[in-house]
Amino acid sequence: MSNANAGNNIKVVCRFRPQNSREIREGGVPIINYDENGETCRMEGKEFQGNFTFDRIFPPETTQKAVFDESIKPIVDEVISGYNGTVFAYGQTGSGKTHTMMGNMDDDEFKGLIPRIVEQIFASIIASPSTIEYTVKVSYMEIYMEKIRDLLNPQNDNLPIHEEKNRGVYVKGLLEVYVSSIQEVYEVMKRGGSARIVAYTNMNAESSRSHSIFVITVNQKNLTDGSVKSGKLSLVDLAGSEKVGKTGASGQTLEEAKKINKSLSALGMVINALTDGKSTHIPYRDSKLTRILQESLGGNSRTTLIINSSPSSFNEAETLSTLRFGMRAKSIKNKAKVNAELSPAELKALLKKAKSDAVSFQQYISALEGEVGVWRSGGNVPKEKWASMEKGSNSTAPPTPTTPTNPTNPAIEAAKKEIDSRPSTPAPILEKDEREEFLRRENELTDQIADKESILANQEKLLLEMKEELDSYKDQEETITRENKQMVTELNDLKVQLEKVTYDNKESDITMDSLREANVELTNELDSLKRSLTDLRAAQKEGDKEQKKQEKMAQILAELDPTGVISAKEKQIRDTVLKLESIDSAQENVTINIEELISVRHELAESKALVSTHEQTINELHQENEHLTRKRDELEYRLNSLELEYEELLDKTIAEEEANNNIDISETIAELRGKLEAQFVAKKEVQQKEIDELKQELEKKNEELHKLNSALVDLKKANEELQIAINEKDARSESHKNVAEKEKDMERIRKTMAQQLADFDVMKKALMRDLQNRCEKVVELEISLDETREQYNNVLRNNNNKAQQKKMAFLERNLEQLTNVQKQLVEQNSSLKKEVAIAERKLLARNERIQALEALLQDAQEKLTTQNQKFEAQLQAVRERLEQARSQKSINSSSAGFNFGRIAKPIRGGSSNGPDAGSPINNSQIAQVQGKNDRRGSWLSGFRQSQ
Ligand SMILES: Nc1ncnc2c1ncn2[C@@H]1O[C@H](COP(=O)(O)OP(=O)(O)OP(=O)(O)O)[C@@H](O)[C@H]1O
Repeated sequence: MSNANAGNNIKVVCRFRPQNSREIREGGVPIINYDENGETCRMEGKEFQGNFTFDRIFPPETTQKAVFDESIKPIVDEVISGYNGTVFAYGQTGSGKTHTMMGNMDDDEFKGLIPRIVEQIFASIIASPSTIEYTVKVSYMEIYMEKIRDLLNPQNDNLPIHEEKNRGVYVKGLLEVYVSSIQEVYEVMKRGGSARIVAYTNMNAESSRSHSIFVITVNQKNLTDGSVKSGKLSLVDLAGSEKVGKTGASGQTLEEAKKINKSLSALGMVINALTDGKSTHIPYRDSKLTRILQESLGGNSRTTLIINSSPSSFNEAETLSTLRFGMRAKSIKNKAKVNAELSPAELKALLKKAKSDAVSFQQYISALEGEVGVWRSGGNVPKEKWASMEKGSNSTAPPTPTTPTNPTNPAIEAAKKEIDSRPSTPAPILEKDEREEFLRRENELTDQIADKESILANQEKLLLEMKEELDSYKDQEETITRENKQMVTELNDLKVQLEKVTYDNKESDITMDSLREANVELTNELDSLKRSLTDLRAAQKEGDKEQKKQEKMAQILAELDPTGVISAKEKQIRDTVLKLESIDSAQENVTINIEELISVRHELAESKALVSTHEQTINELHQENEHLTRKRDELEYRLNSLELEYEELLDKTIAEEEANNNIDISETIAELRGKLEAQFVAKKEVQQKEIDELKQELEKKNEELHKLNSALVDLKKANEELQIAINEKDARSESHKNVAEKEKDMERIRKTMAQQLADFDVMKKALMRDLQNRCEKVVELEISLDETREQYNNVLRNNNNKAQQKKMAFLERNLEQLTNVQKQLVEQNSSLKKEVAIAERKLLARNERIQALEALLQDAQEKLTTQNQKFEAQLQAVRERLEQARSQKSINSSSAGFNFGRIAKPIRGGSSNGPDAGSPINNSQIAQVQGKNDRRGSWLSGFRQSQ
């Protein structure tokens, strides 16, 4: 292997993007001024003002093509020439790293550096002579949370870093895909890009949370001399170097940010150590990023660092730190060399040279040994005779010992250079074998660490899964317990409710019984009251009636015979009859004057006429009585109808009152009162009329009676006169001649008189009876009239006494309500009984459900325990299987995902044999790349618009 070492600084270019909408919104203004030379810019910030000089500065309006042409294009040629190359993009989040590196692959104008590099590589291959055969392979990885993840085989998410003497630092197990066309590379890039981890931050909606490294390795073989060269280009898109606060990162993103910052600060430390000129230790191993980029930083690589910045005052601090980082990196010196294997001719020449070198070394060694022998034997060798390489084998004198730190032998020099060409692991100076051994051991240990880390990650994952499962079980258990508790509570509630219902039921029973009793008592009381009322009324009526009747009778009788004329007359007549009888008994001593007899007869006739007149009067009275009876009947009938009307009216009023509780009672009362008063006045008028008529009749009767009385007085007078005449007749009786005849006549008269008297007596008795009856009837009529009046008064009173009426109505309503309450209670009781039955049934059902649930719970718990045990037992087996499956899957998927990638596809230089022979790489070809990469396209268009 030949080395073509050349010390060269890292090339640092700086690209500013335009201000984005957020910066404009926040009032940011551009604070960068660009020098015309394209290498210097001046920052006019609040905190800092000063110049920065880089290899190239790209202002915001610079196109993707310009950035490529002026900064990266040369590196591609170098890679084709067999150099290692690295392109970094560094900057705060949202500063345009991904835009610069990847851009929009499907857009000719906006595609980034990587697509252009790929095109350039293939273009260079096509342009090279056909004697050179190329193989191109690509790999794509990301470092996320200090773990290397293969983006082309994302299951491999913790790959170890190895270091070997010949290969240098590399990622073990990273999938390398052979590609033979731009399309294939694009496909790989898209595939890998879609697997990248991005997240939303305040600064960038699709912020790359990882450092991504896309590696293109170009191997070439010169078919004429058999020499081989290989160039490797690493394209690194770093994660944002921002302040956590500004990005708004939190949680997982915050943890990420810390780790990203760790890698970036390690990168800073490495750059510091490489550039301060004093550090003997370069801390490559402090992070995976610096370890992988070991050869790009101070090693065998042509390195270009693109620092992306914002020109806005809003991001002044970040821009300043980015620019300072770039300035420091600028002074790093790399020692790039061509990775070439010599052709056989070159090797033969080298062998020849090595052989001659070996001879001269042999001679030198023997000269040195001779000199050592002299020194050891206590001799002294003069300085001019000391053995040296220049003297070579010609020198006979013992060679002069040389210091190991200053070797002059070119072979040793070459060997040392080879080792030094790579940035060595910081360690005490070791023997070559020891170093190799250590590297080997380190690699083994790294593998083990990676394995352990993977196992740990798997275990953590499993643990997490198990925790989740456990949590879900716990949740289930909690839910079941909660349900159980709820059910128990419900059950208790139901029990309480049941007890309450039972208690209420009992209480209602008791209340019902008491109400029933009260009802019965009230009914009895009401009955007794009614009875007593009726009794009282009857008693009062009867008593009043009797009393009134008697009084009235006495009055009437007194009115009929106020002076006792009739009785006196009767008595007189009786006396006369008795006298006549006594005269009869005295027989012969009595002589009756005929004239006197005639007058007596005349008087008798008169008496008869009087009697007949009385009879007539009595008949008239009878008729009148009948008339009165009829009237009374009529009155009774009207009274009854009035009562009925009143009752109806009362009922109606109560009903109305009940129905319209809201109607003003006073109005109803007034209305009712008005009606009743009108009715009463009408009836009273009728009654009054009738009473007046009756009074008139009574007056008439009184007049008639008066007449009768006067007639009786006349009769009395006549009787007196008769008495006088009889007395006179007694005095003259002795002088009468025909006593016998007289006696006979007298006897006849006496008999007739007695007969007439008896008749009169009977008639009188009958008349008296009749009169008494009539009087009784009149009295009764009067009483009934009074009663009617009283009833009217009562009606009036009742009407007036609304309170009493209301009370009655209230009592009736109460009674009704009580009956209703009783009914309701009965209904309630029955419904309660039904509810109790339902509740009991529900309770039973719930009990059953609870029991079933408890059984289920127990089952579940038992199952959980057995499952846990089983799970523990199966865990190991599952892990093993998982591992197996993963490795199998990774093999399958890598072969399935990139069926074109596992086999090397040699590409010949020249247009006839190239990967896209006859189809130079052009835009239309690129446009054929499957699938549109719209990543950030929308932002981009918005961005362009905002510009
Ligand atoms: N020079 C530019 N011209 C036009 N648009 C740009 C430029 N640089 C960046 N952008 C736009 O700014 C947005 C953010 O850019 P980008 O994603 O490249 O930032 P980033 O540095 O990769 O961020 P992160 O570190 O979060 O991944 C993108 O939408 C991109 O299109």
